[in-house]
Amino acid sequence: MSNTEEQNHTEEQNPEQEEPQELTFEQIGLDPRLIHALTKKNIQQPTPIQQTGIPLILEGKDVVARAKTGSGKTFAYLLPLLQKLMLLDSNNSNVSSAKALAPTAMILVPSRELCQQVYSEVVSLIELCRVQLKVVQLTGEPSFSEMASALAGPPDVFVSTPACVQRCLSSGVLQAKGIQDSLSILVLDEADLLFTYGYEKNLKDLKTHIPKRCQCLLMSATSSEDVENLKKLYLHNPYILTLPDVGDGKDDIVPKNVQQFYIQCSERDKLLHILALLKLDLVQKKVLVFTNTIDTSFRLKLFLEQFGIKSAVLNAELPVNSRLHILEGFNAGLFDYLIATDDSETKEKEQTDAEKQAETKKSKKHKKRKLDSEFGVVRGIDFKNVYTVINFDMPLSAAGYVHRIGRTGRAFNTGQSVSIVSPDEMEVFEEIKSFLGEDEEKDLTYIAPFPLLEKNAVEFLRYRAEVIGRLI
Ligand SMILES: Nc1ncnc2c1ncn2[C@@H]1O[C@H](COP(=O)(O)OP(=O)(O)OP(=O)(O)O)[C@@H](O)[C@H]1O
Repeated sequence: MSNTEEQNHTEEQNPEQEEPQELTFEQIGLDPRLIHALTKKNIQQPTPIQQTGIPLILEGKDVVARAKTGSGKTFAYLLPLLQKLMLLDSNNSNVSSAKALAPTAMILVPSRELCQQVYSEVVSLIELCRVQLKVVQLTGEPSFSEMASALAGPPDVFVSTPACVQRCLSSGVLQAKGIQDSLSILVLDEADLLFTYGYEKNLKDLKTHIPKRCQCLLMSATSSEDVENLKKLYLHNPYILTLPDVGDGKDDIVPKNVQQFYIQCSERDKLLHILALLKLDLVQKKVLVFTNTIDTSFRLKLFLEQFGIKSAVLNAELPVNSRLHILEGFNAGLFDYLIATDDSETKEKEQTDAEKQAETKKSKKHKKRKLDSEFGVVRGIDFKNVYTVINFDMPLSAAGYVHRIGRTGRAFNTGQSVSIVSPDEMEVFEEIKSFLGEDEEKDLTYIAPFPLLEKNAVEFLRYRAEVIGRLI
């Protein structure tokens, strides 16, 4: 995959320009075992990105898939990847003595949560297909023996982060020659985030070991300079799949099946409004609430508890096992309200020198919190059956908004979002509205959450919310 070669055969495919196709998984050439597994998961019909992407990947093409949040990009690469491995496995069963030294397929993601999510999907598909494929995930800073045991075998599918793969390489557990000999498919998932998470050097180094014949797939909801750079670095004359609603100038557009609402209020009334929304069941469960800081998330959790509303928090400060446990519990429906701190944008935002200095001063004053750089709750995480997303704090950009509300209305489901906007957040809100464009702005509806409540009741609630808000 030479990055110096001209991309003169690059093919742009925009299914919007073609006749709408309603293909089945059979028609796009999926193995009956995988179709059976999907049926068990109650998945009958491929999404547009799957209809176009799967056949190309099965043919062995390098593909860049750019499709909106929740459009099914994970299965778009996982299904053909597993099908190819299943074929390889049956063809190579008699040559396994010349066992390769590295995984056959590698899926690189930016965060631990995504790693766990992709790993679980692969394991579940393999189990349902009843095929003998070994899949392993590895993130963080594993010890030598953890790396050695993970890569022993070696696995057919290795799900990891770029930093962790580099650690395996520099420790000698994973050898460059092994990758040269064995790696057939490389997936860069959530590609727009890989550089943001600080993996640029890892990815540049890793590229030198990737064999020319390796098929590379790049998945992203957003287009950016980073995605372009990664494409040039890894892919060879790729097919570029751009799904409807991902316009040229605009990175993401909200899925049509998400109804968007907003409330305008003072900062101090935010607690009151979220209380009304949740306590009066004005929004359908499950509910995912976004805050911009960890402190706000804990304050909000304590506040809601005072009114009998149980919730959990999810943030970069929690140990990785707790985070995964919380995600699993929420996805399994053990609780209905999750308050997630979205710091993806602060990560993305370049810090000025002044900001860096201020932060150093601040961290000297306060005990420094240990945050996990491999944490990420907004991009790519598939929160199951979330109906409502609430922006308790507004995101810092329009793209952040789209990624947040993309946690609902996934695949063929519907959902809604409620943004609670204070006067200080009006500027970003206006930016979001103009980003959405005239058509979508019309879909953004103002709601007054108390139309049915008597004025006295609102005043009473406001009073209680304020008192409790001050106490916590
Ligand atoms: N063909 C399908 N039919 C129904 N549900 C599907 C289908 N394909 C995927 N899904 C489900 O849709 C949800 C979203 O899929 P996925 O996480 O792959 O989206 P995505 O495009 O990667 O989103 P993001 O950009 O937010 O990462 C998942 O719960 C997945 O199981």
